[in-house]
Amino acid sequence: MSAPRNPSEVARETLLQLAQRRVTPTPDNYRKLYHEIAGTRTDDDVPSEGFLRRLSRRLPRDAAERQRTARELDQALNAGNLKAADDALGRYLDGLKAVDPPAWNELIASLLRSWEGRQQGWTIARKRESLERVLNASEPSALYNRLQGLLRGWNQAPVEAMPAPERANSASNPAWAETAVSAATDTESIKLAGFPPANGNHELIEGLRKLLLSALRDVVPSFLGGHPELADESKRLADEIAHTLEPRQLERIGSHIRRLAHRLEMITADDAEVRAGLLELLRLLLRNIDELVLDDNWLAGQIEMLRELVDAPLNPRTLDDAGRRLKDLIYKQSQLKHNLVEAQRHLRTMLAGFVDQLARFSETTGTYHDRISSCAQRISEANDIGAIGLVLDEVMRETRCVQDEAQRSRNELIATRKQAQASEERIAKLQEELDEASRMMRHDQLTGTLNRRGLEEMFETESARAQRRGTTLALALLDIDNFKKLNDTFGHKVGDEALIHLAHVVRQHLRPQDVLARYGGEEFVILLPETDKADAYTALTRLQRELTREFFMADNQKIVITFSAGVTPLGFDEPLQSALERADGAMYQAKQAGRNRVVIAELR
Ligand SMILES: Nc1nc2c(ncn2[C@@H]2O[C@H](COP(=O)(O)OP(=O)(O)OP(=O)(O)O)[C@@H](O)[C@H]2O)c(=O)[nH]1
Repeated sequence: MSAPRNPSEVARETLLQLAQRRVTPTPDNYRKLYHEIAGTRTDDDVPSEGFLRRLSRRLPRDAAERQRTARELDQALNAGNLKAADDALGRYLDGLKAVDPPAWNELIASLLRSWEGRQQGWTIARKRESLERVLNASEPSALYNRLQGLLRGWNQAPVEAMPAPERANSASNPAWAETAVSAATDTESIKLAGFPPANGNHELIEGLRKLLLSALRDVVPSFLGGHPELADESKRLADEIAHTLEPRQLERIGSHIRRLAHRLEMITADDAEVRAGLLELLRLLLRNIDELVLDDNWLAGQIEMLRELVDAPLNPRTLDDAGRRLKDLIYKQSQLKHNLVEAQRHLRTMLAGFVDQLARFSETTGTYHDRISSCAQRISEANDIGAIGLVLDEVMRETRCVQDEAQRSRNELIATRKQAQASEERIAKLQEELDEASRMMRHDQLTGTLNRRGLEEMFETESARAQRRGTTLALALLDIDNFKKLNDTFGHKVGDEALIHLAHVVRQHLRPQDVLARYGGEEFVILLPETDKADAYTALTRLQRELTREFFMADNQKIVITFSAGVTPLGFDEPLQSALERADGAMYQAKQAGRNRVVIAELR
């Protein structure tokens, strides 16, 4: 009998063979036999889609590599390619394997070699200073990498010129420069300025010349924003090479380029050092502030966030974020300081008033005391009851006076205490309002996503970044379907919870760099950096699927929230409002087409 071809034939044959071979018909035996008959391998088996999806949702995406492989897994799942998804999962898991322990022996040997070597700009004292800094400042876990960085810094500096006899044996010139010089002597007969070469390498040399030209004219100056004189020098060299390049000029140009390269290396090393120094200063500052504001949760939280940011590898996006957070922090501190000074001034004034009152009171009681003593004297000397009566009247008057004064002081004391309490409450309330205000500045209170203002800020940043880098940026506008009905059926509070649920699910399934904002009511906007319209469409449909999976509970009922969305790519320098209008039009089409769908709005 010929081998079964289609799956149902294979299945039938498998059942037959199970019976004929008298094998117990367990699922495992069935699968093995099925593969044997079909000629496939059992390791072609891949986990089920549901399993892979559940796993994918739980995979941490806390590092770039993990994010990338997890995204590949999602993409393969979305494309229905389970084998590719399984492979992506394999790659993700491979990435978790423990890395080799650092090779300390090699590192120490290289450090010793470089310590004894002679690099321009690196005296022994400077080496010692930088080594001490690394040793003092580094966490044990980061020490290996930082020492490697230090070593790179030393070795990137050109080797220091040695006395003539030594130079003969050394490889002090960069290899490319040596080659250039020897090429000049070897090709003395080649006329680069327009004459055909004798050995036919003309095209190659011409190509290299153009590359060198563009490196000196365009690439090098673009890195030298802060050093215009060096950028000019690089362009001058490019001009020289552009006009004529004769073999006998090569040596001079070669040494010119070597000098420029050396200065560039110095600048790069200095920049790296300045960057590391600044980061270290920032860490120190954060540690200090942290200790000073132990009692202030809000500040401590911000500082913790900042510290995490500066400890992770820096990139423009994380720096932006750090900058914004620091601005919030400074704003809050300045506000608090101002209010605190105000409150202290107020308390001081009250205290001064109270002290005055006390002084007046003690003056009154002092006078009272004198008068009563004099009355007692007069009573003891009095001969008749009439005279005593007069003195007693005076005693009564004086006592009433003191009583009145005491009452007044007591009232003032009570009023002062009340005022002090009111000030204290005002300070506490102000602090609360400040916390809230700084949170509210950019966030929506209900869902915790960005609000319109936050969106506008992020849009400015992302759109500028996309233009600078020439990358794509997509925008999506999504609107919950039949939200009014949900509100009417379950009440406004449940409607609010549904908004929170949606924001939570969407946030969980977006990439960290994507921006989610509540645009108003039941409308949300998503900015997707480095994403074209097709990928934005895929991302939005994936969110729709996740929402149907992670349903929302209202009154013990499972409610599936759906949304309609419009996605659109951003045009060059396009304002937010115009992209929003386009996305809104597409979202309206999605509603018209029956809801729970995504429509792409092309760039006009
Ligand atoms: N619970 C709650 N409801 C809100 C909020 N903001 C807006 N809404 C309600 O959202 C509903 C939006 O209704 P519509 O604009 O008619 O839209 P819809 O019912 O979702 O219908 P389609 O958009 O056509 O699917 C209104 O009833 C608003 O009162 C909010 O913050 N909380």
